[in-house]
Amino acid sequence: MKHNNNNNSNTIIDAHKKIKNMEIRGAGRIGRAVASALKEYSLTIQNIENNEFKEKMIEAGDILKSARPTAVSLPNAVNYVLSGLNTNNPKENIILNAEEFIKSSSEATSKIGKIGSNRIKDGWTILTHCNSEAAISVIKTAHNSGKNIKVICTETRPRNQGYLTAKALADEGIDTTLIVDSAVRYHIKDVDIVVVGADAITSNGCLVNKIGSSQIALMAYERKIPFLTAAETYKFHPKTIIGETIEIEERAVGEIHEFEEKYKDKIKLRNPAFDITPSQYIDGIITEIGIIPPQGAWHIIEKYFGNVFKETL
Ligand SMILES: O=C(COP(=O)(O)O)[C@H](O)[C@H](O)COP(=O)(O)O
Repeated sequence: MKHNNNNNSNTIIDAHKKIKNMEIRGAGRIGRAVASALKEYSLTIQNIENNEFKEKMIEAGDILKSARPTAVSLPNAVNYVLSGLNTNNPKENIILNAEEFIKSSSEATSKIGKIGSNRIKDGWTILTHCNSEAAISVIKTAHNSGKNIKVICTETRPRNQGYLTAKALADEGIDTTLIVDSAVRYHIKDVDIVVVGADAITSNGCLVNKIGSSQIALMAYERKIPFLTAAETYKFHPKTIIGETIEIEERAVGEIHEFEEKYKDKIKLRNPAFDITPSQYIDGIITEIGIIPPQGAWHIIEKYFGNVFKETL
């Protein structure tokens, strides 16, 4: 499918491209985008046997999964939708699963908002990093419930997603300050709680999120400020329970800096997009089913992704 121009496959190629170039970004949005692309693609496939339909859908799922390596919402959404292939009405069930995923993902974000906002007290200053729908939901819900809050957003170099967060919060009338990433320790004395999103949670309760999250967690730990991550249950990484590790995406170095010709071969650049925050620095994972301690991650994976054991052991 990768190399042909078949109209039917355009939906998948297009979604893959938009995720890869970050036109669609953020773990939740990526999950919903792939669910929607698979639904749309399945509708374009007509008059073929179930076996062939299955093959095409698996191929589409594999292409989507290859768009970005770190956010587990991507393979989790693909696998959830494609579980409809193992039924007597694969197309019908693919469509139902895709719609169900999209609806439950949106509902989870607002439930996380309600639950997480209970942790925020009137008068508090919240620090957030990058641009997370789930973390923003917590902040907006606290604000909408009448709490007088302030938010500090990190710029989140190199792609400046923090600016998106700052604009979204300022549009709500929230007192918002944007700072450069290296100013977190300078400002941490004013912060009461840190809330960030998640690209993946491992079975031992570590957080994989935007590069810089782990530095912030360390600073929060040093100041005894709670550090929470907002993560829908589909952000838990099922295969970490059987020992798989998570690939940290390295993006194009041109995102960081373009050197003059003279230095191109003299200065190396690295651009890892995510980092890992060890569980000991995390005070809680705000999910749609409640705030769990990082030690509870195993149970979430076992509850929601138990089939991983059956398939692999
Ligand atoms: O790290 C990022 C986005 O990284 P990128 O911009 O590289 O995709 C976000 O914190 C998580 O994806 C959670 O976001 P959400 O809560 O919206 O799922």
